[in-house]
Amino acid sequence: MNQVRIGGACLNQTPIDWENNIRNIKQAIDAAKRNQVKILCLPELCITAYGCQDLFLSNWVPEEAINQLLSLQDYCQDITVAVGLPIQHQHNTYNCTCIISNQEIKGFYAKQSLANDGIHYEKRWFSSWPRNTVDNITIQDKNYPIGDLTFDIEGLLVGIEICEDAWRTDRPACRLYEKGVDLILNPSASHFSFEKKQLRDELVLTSSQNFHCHYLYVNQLGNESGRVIYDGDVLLAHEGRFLIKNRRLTFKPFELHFYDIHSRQEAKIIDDFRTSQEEFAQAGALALFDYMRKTYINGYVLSLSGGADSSSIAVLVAHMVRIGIKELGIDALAKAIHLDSSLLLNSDEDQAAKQITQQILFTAYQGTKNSSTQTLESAQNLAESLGAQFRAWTIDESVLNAHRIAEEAIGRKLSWETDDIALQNIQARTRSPLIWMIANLQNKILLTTSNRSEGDVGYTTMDGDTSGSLAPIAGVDKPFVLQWLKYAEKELGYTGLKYVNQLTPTAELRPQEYTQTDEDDLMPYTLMVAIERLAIAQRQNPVQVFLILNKTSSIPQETLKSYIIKFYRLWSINQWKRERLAPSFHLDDFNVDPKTWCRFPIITSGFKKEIEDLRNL
Ligand SMILES: Nc1ncnc2c1ncn2[C@@H]1O[C@H](COP(=O)(O)OP(=O)(O)OC[C@H]2O[C@@H]([n+]3cccc(C(=O)O)c3)[C@H](O)[C@@H]2O)[C@@H](O)[C@H]1O
Ligand SMILES: Nc1ncnc2c1ncn2[C@@H]1O[C@H](COP(=O)(O)OP(=O)(O)OP(=O)(O)O)[C@@H](O)[C@H]1O
Ligand SMILES: NC(=O)CC[C@H](N)C(=O)O
Repeated sequence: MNQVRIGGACLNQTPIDWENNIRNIKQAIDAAKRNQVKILCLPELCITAYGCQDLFLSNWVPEEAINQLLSLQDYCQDITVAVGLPIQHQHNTYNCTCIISNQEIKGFYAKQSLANDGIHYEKRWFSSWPRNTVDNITIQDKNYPIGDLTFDIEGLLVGIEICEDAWRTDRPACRLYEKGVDLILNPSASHFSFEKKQLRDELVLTSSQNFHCHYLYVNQLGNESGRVIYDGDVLLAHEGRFLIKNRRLTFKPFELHFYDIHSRQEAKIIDDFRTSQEEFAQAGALALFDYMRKTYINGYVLSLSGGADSSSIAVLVAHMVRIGIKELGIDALAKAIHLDSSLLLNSDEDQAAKQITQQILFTAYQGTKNSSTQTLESAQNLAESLGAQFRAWTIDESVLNAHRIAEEAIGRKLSWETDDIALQNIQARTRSPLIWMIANLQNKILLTTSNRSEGDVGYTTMDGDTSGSLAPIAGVDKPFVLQWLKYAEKELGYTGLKYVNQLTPTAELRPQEYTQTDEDDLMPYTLMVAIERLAIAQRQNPVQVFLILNKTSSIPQETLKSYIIKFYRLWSINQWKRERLAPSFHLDDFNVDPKTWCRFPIITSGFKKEIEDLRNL
């Protein structure tokens, strides 16, 4: 068997950023050529980026993608490159991988199974290619084969599956195996979610074993277009054994890995993130890094309460800087996020991290007479330990002014007994214009601290603490945030979290004599997470949720019922809020964001019959 050096490069692409995308592709090809790689696989739809959404419905995007493809042709001297782009053919658009071999286009493999579950909506944009079918396509007066193709490259018979193709039981690899392929390439755009890498690893290993071939899997990388993060896996396996396995979620714009197949070369395995907590730190930081550099903003602004949610976000931003320095170096990080690195004093990595954090993260504690000194100290200590800018002011005067005007308008006095929620909300809303103003003044993005549990039940003031244009933790539930903060203090060394980790989650919106806690207002968080998983992720109705939880829960039946009813009631009346939350990252295997994973009507019966059924059980 031929010894051939094959490689894969993950790429951090951006929708229709042709300059960036082609630069990354060319740099990956250059690196591959420098290392005598003979076959290079690049991720799915890497010319346009995967997440172009309805731009794929236009004519001009596929047309421009062809122009860009042709500009790459001459670049592929002495190398074969698999490069992804949309192709229009006979009034349909296909998700294709083009094989360019030594400056010649050999043909286009077209995806057969489209990803249409969870956060994927490929059927809106693409047609699936019928299996065992090949056609001809004319591009600038030249004919090329398109469809269910295999390719002879470097003495190897090479087949392709594009991402979702491989996640089905009846998959192209079954037929490629019958054809006796030596190598299957899988260009992918497989989104990040916690511990999903195990599925991918398993897929690649079993594919190489079941189809007796070398299986090369190459994923897209980074926060490509705002919400979805790609892991950037490069995986090569043979006969159920990894030959290449990289560390995912790099901050680099591309990363090449290669291996000489049919050689006795040692496998190239790099240690990767193991737990969801490790993954959250890296994926969250990378998502914020890409968001910042791709939107050209000056950084982030955060209303820092010293509580769990806002503190976790402050740490993520600081962590972004710390990892950025580790992976790219001080100068390259500063350049990537458009900072003038000459402003950084000669300093070691820790000091540089603080100086950069100081430039890009502005935090403010906005106290009221209901705030405690513990939260103020917690916020201040954390901000200082991270190097972030920190200011503290009070908003009581503005809140009182609002009270006075409202009392006059409705012709009566306000009181906590009669006006509890309105009096809470005005505090959260009074913080919003001030912190937005800082964001405007500094051209920074206001981060909103909504988490998924709040999103479930609308436990948040719209246009108050929901204010902001990016919600970094809205994809995770509150217990996860609380656990992660402990991990970040102990394992990542963010010792400034000591105070945060001692506090009980509270909105601090009622006068202190009312002692408010989130769990008293709602229900125990762990129970809420269990109900959420069954009701939303597993789509069970109230009775079904009760029957499952009642088997293991020690909560009295009537109390359990009342919590389940509360959850469904709050879930249904708060869809409008979820529709209005800032964009967030997809992190867990499901989310409650109506734009990606979870579509739900704004007006419903509110589960009237289903709740009645539970009451009568
Ligand atoms: N279906 C629908 N479609 C469109 N709009 C709808 C609507 N239903 C109500 N509304 C509107 O929504 C308003 C109610 O929403 P909103 O004003 O946000 O307020 P609301 O949801 O009534 O109350 C906010 C809740 O969040 C809690 N909170 C607030 C702030 C911070 C924290 C914390 O944990 O730190 C907790 C607070 O304790 C309270 O339980 C109504 O006055 C009405 O105008
Ligand atoms: N005193 C405050 N100063 C600045 N921002 C505040 C203050 N109180 C609340 N906020 C803002 O409102 C958001 C919502 O409060 P919430 O209580 O849900 O979160 P948290 O305080 O970060 O965490 P926890 O719920 O664990 O206390 C905060 O994350 C913060 O952005
Ligand atoms: N791009 C795709 O086809 C992605 C689908 C696949 N199920 C994944 O999430 O990895």
